[in-house]
Amino acid sequence: MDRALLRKYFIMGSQNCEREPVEILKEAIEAGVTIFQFREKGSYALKGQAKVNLGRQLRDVCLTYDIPFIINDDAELVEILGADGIHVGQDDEKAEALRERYPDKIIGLSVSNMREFERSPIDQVDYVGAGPIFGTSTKEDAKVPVGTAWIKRLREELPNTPIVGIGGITPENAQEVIEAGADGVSVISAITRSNDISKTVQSL
Ligand SMILES: Cc1ncc(COP(=O)(O)OP(=O)(O)O)c(N)n1
Ligand SMILES: Cc1nc(C(=O)O)sc1CCOP(=O)(O)O
Ligand SMILES: [Mg+2]
Repeated sequence: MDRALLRKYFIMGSQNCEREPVEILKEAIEAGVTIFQFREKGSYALKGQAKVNLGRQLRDVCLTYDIPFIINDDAELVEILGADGIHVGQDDEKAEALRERYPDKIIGLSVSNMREFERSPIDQVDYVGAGPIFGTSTKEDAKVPVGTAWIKRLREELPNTPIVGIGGITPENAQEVIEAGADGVSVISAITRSNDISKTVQSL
């Protein structure tokens, strides 16, 4: 994939939003977000048809603005919405199976430490998500923060693979993540909780 697409990676679901998700996504894209992941997950997430309906609205926004629309975890929803790709973690559907099913879609895989790295089919995925870099309360089952040292290490191991940092990233610390070797930063709360999305995205 074009690694420039990872530069400002926005992730969100209705559980992260205090106002209309469609409006938040539009503002974020207009301010410069380069790729979007629909992550409807956790105790307050929508389920069933309500999840599909929101996903369809968010997909249409991405189509209008011509940025990739990625689904978190849910391969069935990728089919239903005709998404551009899927992001999975170590305990989700296997990347090899997804690659067989979707030869041309974007596939992202989370890799948080050397043990996970050693068992990951990096050659089957388009990019790696590395985190949590900093402390985060957004993900209910987040691991212990790994710091930017993990980005440096991954970059040494994978000089040519697109890498995006995730977890506790803000306009204040994003540069550190890029300087460590990431191609981009993924954020949820920095944008969904911002009082000025345009300024936040531009600062990122
Ligand atoms: C870009 C990006 N990186 C990492 C993750 C985390 O994926 P995972 O470990 O599967 O955790 P959940 O997001 O499914 O809770 C991600 N979603 N996106
Ligand atoms: C979805 C997710 N995955 C993580 C990982 O470490 O793999 S951390 C995380 C939450 C990121 O939210 P925020 O930008 O609000 O910290
Ligand atoms: Mg997952």
